[in-house]
Amino acid sequence: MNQLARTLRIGCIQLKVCANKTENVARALNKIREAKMKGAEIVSLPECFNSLYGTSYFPEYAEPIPGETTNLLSQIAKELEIIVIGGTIPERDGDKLFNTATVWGKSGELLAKYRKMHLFDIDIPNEITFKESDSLTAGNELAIIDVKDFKIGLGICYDIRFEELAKLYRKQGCNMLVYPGAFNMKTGPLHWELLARSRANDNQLFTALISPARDVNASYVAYGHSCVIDPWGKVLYMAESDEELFVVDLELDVSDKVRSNIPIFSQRRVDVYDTIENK
Ligand SMILES: O=C(O)CCC(=O)C(=O)O
Repeated sequence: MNQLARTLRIGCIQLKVCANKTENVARALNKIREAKMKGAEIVSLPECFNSLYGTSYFPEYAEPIPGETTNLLSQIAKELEIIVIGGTIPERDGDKLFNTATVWGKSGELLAKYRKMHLFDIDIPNEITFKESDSLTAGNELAIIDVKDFKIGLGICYDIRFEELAKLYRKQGCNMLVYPGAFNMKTGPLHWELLARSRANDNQLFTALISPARDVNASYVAYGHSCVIDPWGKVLYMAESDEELFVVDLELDVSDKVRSNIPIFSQRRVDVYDTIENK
């Protein structure tokens, strides 16, 4: 067994995002450089890292993939020989818009593209109403990348609420999930850590959630608290709300251990679940 392939240093960039796309992208590239200097082998940006977050902004900021933003992600991945999970950007494809994550390999090649599958449509009267489906179309495909011995599945923000998606990734052999996300000041304190730890614990894999930094003057105020959780559900690192770049070392032995110590996957009573569900 190649022990080195079973460890991975991930860099998480809780990026400050403003209205200026060029500035956002330049800032992100600088932070990717810093992550490389800290020894990160893979790095992730947050959801909507090049644009303001809001349904009215998506058409204004949207661009095709490949396009101006993702070309720069591809270039920096190649230059630094680092894997870049390009957070998400509003993507334009024909007359449709998507909330899309891309992953760039060490030769600048596109390793994966994931379009948010569950659109963020919620209505908590007098607190927060958001309807991504006003301007976005949902994706229908999984996206998995192989990095050393890590098999990483991608989701985006609201997707983390759907255990079915995480379980599908686990069934495909994933031992890590990465969700660029931007929870808000209502649901963030309530559910962000809970969901991150739940997905990790349910599926006995690492989860990483990467948020933009909090900007209290923005129309949508992100919660921050980017984090990495281990397969026991333990928080390895959780940021506060300001801009921050952090790296975390992951060891696959941890996921093997929890999977063998608490073997819930071989103990699932699908025979019973299926019988009851199909009654
Ligand atoms: O699920 C939530 O509470 C927040 C989701 C969200 O902000 C998003 O999907 O962008």
